[in-house]
Amino acid sequence: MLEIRGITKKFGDILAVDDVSLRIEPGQMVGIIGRSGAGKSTLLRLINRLIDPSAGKISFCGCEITHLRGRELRLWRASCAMIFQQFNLVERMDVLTNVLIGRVAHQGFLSSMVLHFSELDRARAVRALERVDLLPQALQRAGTLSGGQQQRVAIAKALVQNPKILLADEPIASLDPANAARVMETLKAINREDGITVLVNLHTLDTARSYCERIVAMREGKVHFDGAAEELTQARVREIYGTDGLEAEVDERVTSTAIPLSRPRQPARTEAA
Ligand SMILES: Nc1ncnc2c1ncn2[C@@H]1O[C@H](COP(=O)(O)OP(=O)(O)OP(=O)(O)O)[C@@H](O)[C@H]1O
Repeated sequence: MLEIRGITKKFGDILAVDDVSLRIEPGQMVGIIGRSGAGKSTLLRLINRLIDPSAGKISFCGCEITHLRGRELRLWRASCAMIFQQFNLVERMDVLTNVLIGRVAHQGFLSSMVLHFSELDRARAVRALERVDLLPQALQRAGTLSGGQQQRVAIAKALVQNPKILLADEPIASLDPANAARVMETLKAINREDGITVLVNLHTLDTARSYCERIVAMREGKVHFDGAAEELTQARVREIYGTDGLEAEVDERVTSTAIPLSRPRQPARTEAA
């Protein structure tokens, strides 16, 4: 189980995540929603330890991860693989090599420097590409694929890390509806079939409702709602997204298909404070 206790992150004066506590059971698919700037992305980056908390603790299966360093930290990051809106692939490299890069955390320093991978790693990468229906594209340059295909390559790259948790930071924000649905179905299949816990930041509420059994809504850095999708009434939605002139819009958006409630993201940021 992933347990987050009183986690807080400040960037200078900005309180991005404010005393958040959550328990995520193994195998859950959790949609994280909220307005732009609510702290969704910061929360995922804290879990993955791309950034360090200002206060609070995170543990996984009883192991405290907030103080991990060196190889242990690399292995933790591999076991909670992260995918981003902008795919984070090396576009000039072929698809198979991009997927193999997911194995780097498990390798020795020298092998990873020269991108030397074992037969076993290659077999893993091939299986992961089969899983996301992209084996025929294995030798194609990643940059020549569609956005949806690139995101599925990123999912395959995450899978070869052998993750226990998959963190997806607005994975469909830059995709058209058909590609977005394919990516969400792929995440759902991995969650159901492999039992991998999935935490996904989404900027459309109905996507969260369709694919996630549990929804965590953030507002101003805090958890404002945590429950089953069916419990998320329109009144709660209005609270989550605020009522500053958005009521009519929100009512309409709750029943619509793909209208963003927070802005599409820029590429992953690095720590600034
Ligand atoms: N590296 C950083 N340096 C300074 N401030 C940051 C940094 N990362 C996030 N913030 C701030 O922290 C707050 C929460 O940002 P975060 O990206 O987590 O929100 P979000 O809910 O993911 O928003 P969006 O849906 O727009 O991506 C915002 O006010 C943001 O400007």
